[in-house]
Amino acid sequence: MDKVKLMEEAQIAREKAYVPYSKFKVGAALLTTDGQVIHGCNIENSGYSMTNCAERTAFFKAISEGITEFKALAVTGDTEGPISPCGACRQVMAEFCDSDMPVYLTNLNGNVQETTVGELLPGAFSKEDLDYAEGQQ
Ligand SMILES: O=c1ccn([C@H]2C[C@H](O)[C@@H](CO)O2)c(=O)[nH]1
Ligand SMILES: [Zn+2]
Repeated sequence: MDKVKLMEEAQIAREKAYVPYSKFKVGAALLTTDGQVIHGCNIENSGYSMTNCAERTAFFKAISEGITEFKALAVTGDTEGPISPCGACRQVMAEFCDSDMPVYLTNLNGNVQETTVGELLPGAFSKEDLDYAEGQQ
């Protein structure tokens, strides 16, 4: 699966977005190490804070199906430049992916920013921080 195809998968995932409030559709395509592509879309709620972003939808779908190893992520939305994932999604990426995992951020105009999970959230809080505290007890 090349990055162009993965970004096309994110466009397809975007069509399923449930966005009656923002009307801002986002799509994500998460490539697993065994070659599966997991789609995610944003899912809003009349209680606005219950909204789930496209990226986290993809991760939570995968994890809940027992899929835990990932190779790449593509995200797209109707932004002027490549879409920028929110802080919550960056933290979730940091939980489940190696810091050098590629992330392809794109938009409807075909702008692409190739980055990594580590670049998106340098200094992420992690399991190691909790393990340290545990060892101090
Ligand atoms: O990277 C992003 C940025 C925003 N959103 C969603 C959340 C909300 O439904 C809408 C506006 O913030 O876009 C995502 O799904 N992913
Ligand atoms: Zn998000």
